Amino acid sequence: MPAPPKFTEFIDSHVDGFIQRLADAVAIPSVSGDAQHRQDVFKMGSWLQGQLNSLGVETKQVDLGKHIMDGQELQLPPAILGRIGDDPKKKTVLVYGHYDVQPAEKSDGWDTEPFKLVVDEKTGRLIGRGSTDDKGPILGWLNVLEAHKALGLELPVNMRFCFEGMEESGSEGLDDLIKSETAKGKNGFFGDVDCVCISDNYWLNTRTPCLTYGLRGLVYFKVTVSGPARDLHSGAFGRSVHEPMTDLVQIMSKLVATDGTILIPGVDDMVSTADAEEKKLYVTLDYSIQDIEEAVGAPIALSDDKATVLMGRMREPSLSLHGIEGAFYGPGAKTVIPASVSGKFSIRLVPPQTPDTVEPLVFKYIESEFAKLNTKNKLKIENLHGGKPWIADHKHWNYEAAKRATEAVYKRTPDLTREGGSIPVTLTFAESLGVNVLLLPMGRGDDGAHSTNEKLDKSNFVEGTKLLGTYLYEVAAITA
Ligand SMILES: C[C@H](N)C(=O)N[C@@H](Cc1c[nH]cn1)C(=O)O
Ligand SMILES: [Zn+2]
Ligand SMILES: [Zn+2]
Repeated sequence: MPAPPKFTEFIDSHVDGFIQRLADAVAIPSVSGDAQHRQDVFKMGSWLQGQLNSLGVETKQVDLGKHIMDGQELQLPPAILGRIGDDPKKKTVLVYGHYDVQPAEKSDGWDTEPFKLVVDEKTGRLIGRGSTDDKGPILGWLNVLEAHKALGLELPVNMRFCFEGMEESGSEGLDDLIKSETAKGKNGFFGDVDCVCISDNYWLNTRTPCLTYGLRGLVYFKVTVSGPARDLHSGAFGRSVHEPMTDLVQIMSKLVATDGTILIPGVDDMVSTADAEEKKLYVTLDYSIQDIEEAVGAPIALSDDKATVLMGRMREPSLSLHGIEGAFYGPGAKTVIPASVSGKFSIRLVPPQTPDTVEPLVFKYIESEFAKLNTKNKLKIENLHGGKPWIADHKHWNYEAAKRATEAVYKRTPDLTREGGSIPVTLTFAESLGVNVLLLPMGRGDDGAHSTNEKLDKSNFVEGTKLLGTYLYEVAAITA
């Protein structure tokens, strides 16, 4: 059953307030990967908890302990748990999201200040860090709650909320919380959950809503090469000592080929080759090479064949080089030999790969290649964090409810996709709770999550809010 008309009418008539709340959320630079912003992540969690409380949700903050990041011991941001509704006749839907964001500096190439939401009336874009990943979708749930509270409407389901502040940094601590709560059985916080809905990914393109039934896993490495006791003058010591940067660049150049082939022996071989039957799944998706070129802003797709490009994103592992910590960057022409440099790269995993099965291959290969350099510098390899890949049963009633909601709001049948990104906790929810997990995206494939000028289209924020609310009504209808 579609949501009551007064719900969707309320959404349409309160857009300015919703956008202001999003601006307030974006203004808090809750960057979990930067120790200097840790207090901002806590501030964002408290802000979100206050919003939930004001909308009738009973909440609690759960301390997840401490962790070491970049050599510092830091308090992990709390999980924010919430509950509204305890009607045994209703299904209970768990909503997950994350209130932390990726780093962003104006100097990265943003046209506007990343933590000041800009409403571009010409394009209808809401531009700011976290607008689509993941503050927009979280606030979409707040909009749904606000509409029901203001209209005196009873929610069609019971709801549970689990929001974390470390998703962009590996979701440290959350697995343990979920497992400890599920160990309490029916008395645990998640004890009565019937299904999970996560809105933390994106459409494939700019026009086709989708339901996502798979995520790639991830394992993130830091490779440090060090030698000198301090940075050196390259005039005084160039070609006199082994240089860490020279060694590191050699190693990083041997991890992945230009065509995306992973050069670490055994990694690609863990994954079966798609047969003709499976390839049809990708051919039928509403996607084109033009879509990816528009999303990335350049004609650099690895192939002209859309199925190949989609399989590369959805069902093949990938290795990406992210950066070199300690290397000189910025204006000027510093002639330094850095004493220690750390290369960072990650591998996206697909079944049957896991962080534990891939890590030994990475260590063995890098150590072997480093030995071949015959350098006197030192090597250190660290696995910073990871998560397993996840695939769901998209024939479950949870997906049927989302399909009907999409047809009610967007007047078209959603595509079924697998996401190339990762949400580490997804498999934990599926395995620990033993329930179906649905990814129901709000934003578009060109939103630029993690990138400069990240945006969420106003129409996707508004219609996506209606979608989230309508999904709840469809869950109630299907399971009545
Ligand atoms: C897909 C989701 N919105 C997201 O961006 N997830 C991150 C997760 C992550 C893990 N370590 C660092 N980031 C991603 O897929 O990069
Ligand atoms: Zn996200
Ligand atoms: Zn993200």
